[in-house]
Amino acid sequence: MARTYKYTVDCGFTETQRIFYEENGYILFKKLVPEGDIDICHQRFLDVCNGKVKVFTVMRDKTLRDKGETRGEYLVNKIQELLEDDVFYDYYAAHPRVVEVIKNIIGPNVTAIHSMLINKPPHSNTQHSTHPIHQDMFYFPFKPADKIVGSWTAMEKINVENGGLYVLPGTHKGPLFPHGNSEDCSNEFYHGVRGFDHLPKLHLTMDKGDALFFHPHLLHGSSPNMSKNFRKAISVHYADSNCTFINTKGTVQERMAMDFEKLVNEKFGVTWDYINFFKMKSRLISGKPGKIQSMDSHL
Ligand SMILES: O=C(O)CCC(=O)C(=O)O
Ligand SMILES: [Fe+2]
Repeated sequence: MARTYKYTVDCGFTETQRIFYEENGYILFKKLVPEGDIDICHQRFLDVCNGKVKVFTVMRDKTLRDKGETRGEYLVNKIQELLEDDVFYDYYAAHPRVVEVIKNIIGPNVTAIHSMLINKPPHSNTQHSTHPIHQDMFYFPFKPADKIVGSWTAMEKINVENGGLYVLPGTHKGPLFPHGNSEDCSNEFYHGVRGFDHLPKLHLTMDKGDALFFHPHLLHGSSPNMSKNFRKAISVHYADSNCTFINTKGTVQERMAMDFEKLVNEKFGVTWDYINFFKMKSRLISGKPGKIQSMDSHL
């Protein structure tokens, strides 16, 4: 009987690669992004840390700040909304080698919907640099999940000691679970699931330029940085441009969407709809624009 594929399209993957992603919910490519391109992104990150370049979201590790740390790269633990920045766009989000893999998973019409660079400075507080087990889909108000994929690329050597990523293979086949704040993690913006600690974690060891691609239902997280070095990774999530927005009301995502809107209101004094926030920050990468671009596509 012919095999049916649910999570990939018939494009450039070999059958072995396709089956691997279908069964495990992730695929890792060694040395996908050339080191020189990673170096350009690293320099851009330093420029953001030093205030030379602006991106919309810059988060600092408050536990390091409380210890008196003031140096940018030693303090900034995450920057987001990188897609408006031409350097991050050209050298990572729209990188032909990254986009080629994305198209093999979700097809030719690709919109980048979320972007971040996560830095774990040395001497980070264990609880603050842990990312609890979660599913990225929790944050995304679109469907279908099978037409969304995350990319996560190591900007330096990454392993379990310095805060590397782990995955729970095959869990992408499950539903989206409720998430909440986690005891393992003191970062209020990171949500996690409970009840999966008994499942085996696969800790990934990655070199600079190695890229992981994963389904948004795949359970994953990252360990604390216990090393004396930095741990940096750049990540962009992509959706088929014909994904549609969902109404989060009554779903496990409702609370998170409401918390976001409350936070933005408190911090910036503006009223923002969670879905409009995604529309504002997404950017077409390849192929035709679709429903995700249209202002009246939701609800
Ligand atoms: O970089 C990390 O520590 C976690 C990143 C993550 O969960 C993601 O990119 O979805
Ligand atoms: Fe994640």
